[in-house]
Amino acid sequence: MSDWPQMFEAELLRLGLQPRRARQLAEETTQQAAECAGAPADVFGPAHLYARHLWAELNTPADGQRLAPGPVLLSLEGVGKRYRRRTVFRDVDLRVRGGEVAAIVGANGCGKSTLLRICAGLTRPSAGSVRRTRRVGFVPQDGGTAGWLTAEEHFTLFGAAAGMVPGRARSTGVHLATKLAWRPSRRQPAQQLSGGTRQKLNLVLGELHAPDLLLLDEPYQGFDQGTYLDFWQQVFAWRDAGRAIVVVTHLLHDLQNVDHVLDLGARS
Ligand SMILES: Nc1ncnc2c1ncn2[C@@H]1O[C@H](COP(=O)(O)OP(=O)(O)OP(=O)(O)O)[C@@H](O)[C@H]1O
Repeated sequence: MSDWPQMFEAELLRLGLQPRRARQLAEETTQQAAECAGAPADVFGPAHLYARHLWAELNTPADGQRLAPGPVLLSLEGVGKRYRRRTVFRDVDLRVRGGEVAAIVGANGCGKSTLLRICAGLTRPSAGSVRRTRRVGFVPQDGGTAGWLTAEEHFTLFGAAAGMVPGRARSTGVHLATKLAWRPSRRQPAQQLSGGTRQKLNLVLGELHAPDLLLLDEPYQGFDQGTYLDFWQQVFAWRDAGRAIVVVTHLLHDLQNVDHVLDLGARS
């Protein structure tokens, strides 16, 4: 029997967690690994790193205790986009601070995805200026995954691009997946995942390197109702941890708790 749970618990104690809570987390984590049919070290990576990851998460503010907004992490001023002679939108201003959520809404074709790609630095604006923090996570509407790679291989590959060692990338990926009620299989390639689960993989990849600014393009397509609610809980947890989030959506009932609503359709 591996001493992973003991090392995990010892690291949590060393970080200052209450003994009972540390024991409980060690048991829960061992149970989660068993449900993924793997040893904890394979599923979550090195015990001390995973303990630190959980510790950081436990120390983010609880629901309902919103921090004052932080620094501006995304700023658009007078942004416009034309394709040849066709103006898609013009004069868009948006400022999003750490601890805030913005929604971009509007009818099909009004330019929501184009604007989000401009926010990410993937498409050039025709006019205006964009300033953003360096640590950006972008979750596209579709695509973004390689069909023949498993979820864990995606975690390792995307993690490596962000300078993460493989064990850390895998443990972070598996941990983020469990928050979306998904236990990644170790053998199933992405092309065999359902559409909703592939979208969860996309979301986890966007968050893997702990970006300050998350840009999400209708990321919940194919989610069932429970997962949809988990997704919004996750958005508000990111917000409460001081991140800035921009979500493209066409579902107006998403909007009651967001800080900024940019209606591109109303502008054209
Ligand atoms: N690379 C491109 N070249 C030319 N036109 C483009 C290009 N990309 C997008 N467009 C056009 O820009 C407009 C806005 O597209 P975009 O995908 O941003 O809209 P959207 O609001 O996200 O749409 P949807 O709600 O359907 O996802 C559309 O008319 C689209 O055809």
